[in-house]
Amino acid sequence: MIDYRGWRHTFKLDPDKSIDEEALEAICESGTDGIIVGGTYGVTFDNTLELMSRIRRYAVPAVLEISSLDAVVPGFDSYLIPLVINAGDPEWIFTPHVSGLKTYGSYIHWDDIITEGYLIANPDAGVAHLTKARSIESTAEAKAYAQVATKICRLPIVYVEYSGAYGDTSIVRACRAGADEAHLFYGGGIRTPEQAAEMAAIADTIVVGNVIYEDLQAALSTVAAVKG
Ligand SMILES: CC(C)=CCC/C(C)=C/CC/C(C)=C/CC/C(C)=C/CC/C(C)=C/CC/C(C)=C/CC/C(C)=C/COP(=O)(O)OP(=O)(O)O
Ligand SMILES: O=P(O)(O)OC[C@@H](O)CO
Ligand SMILES: [Mg+2]
Repeated sequence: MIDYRGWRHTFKLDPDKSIDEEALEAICESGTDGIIVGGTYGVTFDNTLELMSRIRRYAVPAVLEISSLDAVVPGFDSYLIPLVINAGDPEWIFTPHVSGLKTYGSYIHWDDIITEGYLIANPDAGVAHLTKARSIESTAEAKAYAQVATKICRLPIVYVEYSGAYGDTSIVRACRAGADEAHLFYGGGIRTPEQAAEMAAIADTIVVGNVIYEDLQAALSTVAAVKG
């Protein structure tokens, strides 16, 4: 298993989006700690395999965040399995996981599996619509959700997901408090070194996604802000 606990910065690459070779090299050689491959929609076996094969030319660790059972591709260093702790649609809580275990049960190397307690905090994100995520009404509620993940479900990671929007630092701080010793990922809307540094001061690991496809130089500038 990769040791994500030492990760401070990651890039998330979406198999459903195109990235040219030069940009991919810049991302993989940027000094980031790891690449997460994942997305909410349009993730297929073929586009995931293609992206993984291209990332594999570089030494950077690569993990697959599984969002579709049709796109489980062998060859990643580890597999992140999200459990959406504020899913409003019960079908998203365990149904895909049961299907996954029925389909892949005997092929699973459990040492390569990392579970994430996913707290979806941006109601406008695609994943919020998909899972009918319950809105987070207060910092006390955010902290309680993080505690559900870590103290009740004993998950090793809390992932505060603001995908597409920069988060509310008071909510992220409340999750930090609730997560206690568990590892805290923050992702969403990071576009500047200042934002990267601000969220990295609260979370253990920050995740930078969409800006890669909109402003590559801005994306790259987030690495030094966290690791420089
Ligand atoms: C042969 C081999 C390699 C075997 C491996 C075995 C293995 C690992 C098997 C898996 C077993 C298993 C338990 C599988 C469960 C799979 C599954 C489908 C779980 C459901 C996960 C889930 C709740 C998904 C919902 C969506 C979600 C949380 C996605 C996370 C990623 C995310 C939010 C990305 C951001 O998306 P993006 O597209 O960037 O969004 P924006 O539009 O906002 O930018
Ligand atoms: O794409 P952005 O908004 O940077 O969010 C990163 C990541 O948390 C998405 O799952
Ligand atoms: Mg995205």
